[in-house]
Amino acid sequence: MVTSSTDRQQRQPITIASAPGKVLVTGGYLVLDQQYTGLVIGTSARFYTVIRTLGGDKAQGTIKVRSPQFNQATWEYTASVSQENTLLFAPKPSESSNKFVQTCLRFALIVVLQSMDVTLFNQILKEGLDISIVGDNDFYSQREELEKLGLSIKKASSREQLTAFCDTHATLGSVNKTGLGSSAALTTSLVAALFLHFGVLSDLDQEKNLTLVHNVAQFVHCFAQGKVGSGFDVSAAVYGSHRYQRFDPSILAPIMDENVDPTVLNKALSHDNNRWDNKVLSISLPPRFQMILADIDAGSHTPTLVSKVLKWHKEQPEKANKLWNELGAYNSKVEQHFRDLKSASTNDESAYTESLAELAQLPASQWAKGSSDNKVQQLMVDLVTDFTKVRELLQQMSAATGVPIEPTEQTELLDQCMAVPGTVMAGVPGAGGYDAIYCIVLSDEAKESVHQIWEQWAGCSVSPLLCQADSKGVTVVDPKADS
Ligand SMILES: Nc1ncnc2c1ncn2[C@@H]1O[C@H](COP(=O)(O)OP(=O)(O)O)[C@@H](O)[C@H]1O
Ligand SMILES: C[C@@](O)(CCOP(=O)(O)OP(=O)(O)O)CC(=O)O
Repeated sequence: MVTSSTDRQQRQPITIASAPGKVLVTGGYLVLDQQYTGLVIGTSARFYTVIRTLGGDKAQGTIKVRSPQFNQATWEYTASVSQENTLLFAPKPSESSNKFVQTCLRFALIVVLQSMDVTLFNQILKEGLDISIVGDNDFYSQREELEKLGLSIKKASSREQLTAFCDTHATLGSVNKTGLGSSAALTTSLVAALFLHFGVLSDLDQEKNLTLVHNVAQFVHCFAQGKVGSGFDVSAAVYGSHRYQRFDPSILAPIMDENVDPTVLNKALSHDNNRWDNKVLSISLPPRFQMILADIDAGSHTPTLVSKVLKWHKEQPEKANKLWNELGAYNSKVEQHFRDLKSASTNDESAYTESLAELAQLPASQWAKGSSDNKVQQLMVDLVTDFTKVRELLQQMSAATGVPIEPTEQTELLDQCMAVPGTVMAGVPGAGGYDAIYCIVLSDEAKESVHQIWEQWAGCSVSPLLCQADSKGVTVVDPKADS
């Protein structure tokens, strides 16, 4: 029988889901505790998972996954349904393994199978799945490719010359990452793509669908990394920019088991399990604020920083709680200033734009509160004052814990960035250390001047990324749309 092309299209759909990276602007460490919140900004750098039907003689029950940007990055798995209607899943022997991909496939497919007709599930598996995963160039340092092309890693223009999703010349184990949260964006895009491909979800617009993707991705990510973390990175990959308040870790603790019962897993991760108490309050940078990021050569091991800080917190609870509360209060002030600035721009856009254009001419240290009727100027001064306090408290935290959260070298660099006319904020994201810095500026001129400081910085090697702030969370990508 000849299959018509319409038939083929119906049986060979292409599903693409995409999820963003993140920058935790405030709330590092505190966000591990449900009492505090973190301000996480999504990035225009994103991960994409593409699922096609594998087809061919050997397709039956085969799931082939490729990450074309890496060496040794093809993995194969077999999946089928047992007589008792449970998922049988195993990796095929290969030169490498991928914990995040494997965990994602195993558990997402268990939940998918629980949620759909088993005959249809089998039909889709019968033809096999061909999965490709790519992440924007900014997720990785790209030092090798830039060097190969004879381009300076310190120049902002260099990355513009890379082809999209270029070869990293590395394995996933050896690649240098930039801290945008590759595993969370990968997990979220893969979970979403699987649910869409099997037809369990028809879109990613409804709140309940996002909740399901969040719960499953959060579980998979925790399982693959072997611990229940704060989860702000998965939350950003699902919801984009927001104020994050973590979930109670005891929701996941009982199901962190390789042999978890599928019904129990499905129930725990369901969109209507109201034990999930994470809070997502949408936020974005105020209008005309531009975020720029740089990768720092040195790098820090986040789990080591976190365990040292938590150890100190346990040993010195009184001092730690005092510091945490003070820092939490200033983090909240920064968030409130963002919201007030957004309202000010909505109320009177031209006054807002005019005030910001004037401020962009001067370094923030010279911004004066101005006349009492210039609300925008007052808010901007308050924002800079309160953010300066956030940095001071992080420096105190560094001194008290002995953990270089804002290391002295970074302090010097950030202070120079703050001295540029039009810079509003310059800080270390997330856990801090020697991984990355971000700046928020008001003009292209300020951006250019900050890039020059980075390029000429004699301390560590500072490599500017291309991505910007982008509040969008996980999305379905139309395969027919131009990229
Ligand atoms: N492009 C990719 N394709 C497949 N897996 C990826 C990709 N990028 C990252 N990963 C997965 O994420 C892991 C990295 O996770 P982790 O070290 O926690 O980094 P991050 O802090 O960026 O999330 C990799 O070992 C791999 O399992
Ligand atoms: C300390 C933290 O609160 C924030 C760490 O944020 P980063 O953005 O530095 O994270 P990585 O991408 O894992 O390096 C730990 C946490 O909340 O998980």
